Amino acid sequence: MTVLERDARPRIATAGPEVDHPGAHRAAVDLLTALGLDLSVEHLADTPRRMVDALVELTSPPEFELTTFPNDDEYDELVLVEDIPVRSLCEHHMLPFVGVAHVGYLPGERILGLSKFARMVDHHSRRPQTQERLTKRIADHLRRALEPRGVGVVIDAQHTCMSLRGARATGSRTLTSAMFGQLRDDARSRAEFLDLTRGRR
Ligand SMILES: Nc1nc2c(ncn2[C@@H]2O[C@H](COP(=O)(O)OP(=O)(O)OP(=O)(O)O)[C@@H](O)[C@H]2O)c(=O)[nH]1
Ligand SMILES: [Zn+2]
Repeated sequence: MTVLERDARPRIATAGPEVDHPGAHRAAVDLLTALGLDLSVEHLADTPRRMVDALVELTSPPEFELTTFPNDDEYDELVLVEDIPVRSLCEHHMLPFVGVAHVGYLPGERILGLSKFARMVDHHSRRPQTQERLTKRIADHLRRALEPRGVGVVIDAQHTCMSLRGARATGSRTLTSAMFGQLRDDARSRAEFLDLTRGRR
């Protein structure tokens, strides 16, 4: 699937899943049956389809247009969008991890439509992955699309693979960050970004 971008900026292609629906449905029937579920019970009869639909929904990045505008006012301070919902899937267990992303940048020649931060997070969230990779992907996308002076992304999430099962570390959160440009290299900008995002935790 492709993220559309205006201004003849490079189009960023991201692989959407090629889903074999009949194959996925057969596999879901086999898995649930092997786990001992009786799919002839009315409540469960349609469960394989629901299971496949849910997984496809969680792994289908929605397309969006990444609208940018000229930075006419030469705004040169931090723009930070906080508490953007993150709903993704851990690729090790195929269980959800959920939380929030804080995404900021120091504008250069272009600024980004504010809703596009949330669309970008949703787009990149919808695939099985690690939290580290998701964090980097969002930061990389912003860097390539906007060519800003700096980018910072913090994700604060809970992994159900370590809270509901396994270590059963209920309430434990994982924080990841990715920074580029002045938000990585300039101590004052970096401290401001981290102070502001820390205020949300
Ligand atoms: N670095 C990283 N690890 C993750 C992420 N999501 C899940 N994991 C980890 O992936 C690891 C997989 O380890 P395994 O030992 O193969 O899996 P497991 O036997 O189910 O391990 P437990 O979860 O400890 O029961 C676990 O430690 C998970 O916590 C993520 O986003 N980033
Ligand atoms: Zn996991």
